Amino acid sequence: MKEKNPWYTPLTIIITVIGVIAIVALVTVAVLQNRPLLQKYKYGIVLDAGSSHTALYIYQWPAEKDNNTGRVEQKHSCKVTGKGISSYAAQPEKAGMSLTECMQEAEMVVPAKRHSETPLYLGATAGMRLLNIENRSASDQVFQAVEKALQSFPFSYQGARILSGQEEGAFGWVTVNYLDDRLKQGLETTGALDLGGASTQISFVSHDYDISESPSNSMTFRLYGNDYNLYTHSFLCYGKDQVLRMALAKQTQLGPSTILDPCFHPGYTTTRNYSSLYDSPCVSGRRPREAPTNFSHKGEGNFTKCQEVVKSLFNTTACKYSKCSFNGVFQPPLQGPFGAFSAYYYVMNFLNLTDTSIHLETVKNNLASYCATPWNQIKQMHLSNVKEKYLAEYCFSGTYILTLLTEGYNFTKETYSNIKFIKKIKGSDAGWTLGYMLNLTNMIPAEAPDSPPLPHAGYVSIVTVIAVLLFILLILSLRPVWPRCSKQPQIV
Ligand SMILES: Nc1ncnc2c1ncn2[C@@H]1O[C@H](COP(=O)(O)OP(=O)(O)OP(=O)(O)O)[C@@H](O)[C@H]1O
Repeated sequence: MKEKNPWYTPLTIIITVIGVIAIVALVTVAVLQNRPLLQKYKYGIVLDAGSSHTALYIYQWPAEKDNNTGRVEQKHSCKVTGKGISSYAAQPEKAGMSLTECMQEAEMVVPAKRHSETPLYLGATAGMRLLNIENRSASDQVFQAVEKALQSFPFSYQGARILSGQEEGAFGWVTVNYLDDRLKQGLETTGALDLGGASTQISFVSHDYDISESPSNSMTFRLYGNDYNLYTHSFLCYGKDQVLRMALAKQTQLGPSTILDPCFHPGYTTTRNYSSLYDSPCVSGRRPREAPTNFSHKGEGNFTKCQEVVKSLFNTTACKYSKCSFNGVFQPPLQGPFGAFSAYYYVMNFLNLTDTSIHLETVKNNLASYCATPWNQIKQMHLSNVKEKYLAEYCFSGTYILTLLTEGYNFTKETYSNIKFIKKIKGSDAGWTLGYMLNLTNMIPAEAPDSPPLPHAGYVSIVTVIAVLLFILLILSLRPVWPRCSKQPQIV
């Protein structure tokens, strides 16, 4: 004789099956509905037409999230061969042609079906600022050639223009803080230090900054619901190439035929041409009246003397404000951490001096012994993997960087460690281009976007738990119809 299981009644079996199907259906719908879609991207292209070279950056972001919530990241970069577009003043059409290779690369990287909707921008910085000062019509012609070349590609061309120094500084700051997620989260921001070939920028938020003291250094933003009052300044001619010209001009103002330069290694010697040295608005006014065609440039390798030469390029006496950096430029007290990029990084990385926790005096001593190293030895060690021009200039550039930071911007041995030398943040280059594109595409909203209260996984778990609970409740509510278990075994 078998005992009949009271649960094996048609009603409970039907309820169980329906309940299980309902739970599976509910969870499946929740998972499918909230499953991240197969990623589709949108793209934006920015050309950074710098004084020393042009670089192309391609950015991408999830297509369904261009409404301010998706993360924009750098997908690709391309370094244009040759010099910056301002060097083509005498043959402007070549400025346009120089961009062809990188633009063709962009055509391959951005999927064809996205070409026509991909915005393409070109921003020119200090090299074109200088050309514009020196020769307006040449600068216009370079832009015409560049525009013509860019319009021939299938992207949505949005124009080419010269960025002001203030914009360059501010967009660099936006890039750094966007990539670090500081803007969205409303965290304390990082200041931006950018060293280019022809200009240098400093940008930071200082709570002690009274805008009325120097309104031209202020930029205000409302980003993700937070207000920022940014201090920013760009020093034209204080990029590392132009400042080297100024240092050489200082040492050749009497028109000698030989100079012994403390900023170059002992044993270094080259012949330089007076006309090409003084061919820049940064130094043209100081050209010696009587000078030979060339001069012999010899290295001495003396850091202390080099620092004196560099210091002489900063005027730190005249200041009509409560506080100045140099050349009579207002600067509020430094505040917070700083990210130093472009040539700051290239130079300090080569010199192995990116660790700012090392005492500033030790950093200077290390640089001093590098500068004193004979040129032959330096070439033997590095010439196989570093351009000779860069190699010859690292002693000068390192000295300039330390002098600019300490004597120019007033970093002290205590605050020096607030600086971090950076190249990339989360895979994207630090520089003004990303901030520029985010601004022009309105990708950073003034107010914080609404975000779903729960992440996807949390949402699915809650739905599952609730479904199971409901099912148990349903079973319990059917208690009256549950088959009773009698103590007497049923006889089948
Ligand atoms: N590996 C390197 N080592 C040393 N110097 C470098 C290296 N790569 C680039 N540079 C130099 O660093 C400087 C800054 O380069 P960057 O491309 O940031 O400036 P840029 O955009 O041309 O200048 P600007 O912003 O003033 O117009 C330039 O003088 C460039 O020649």
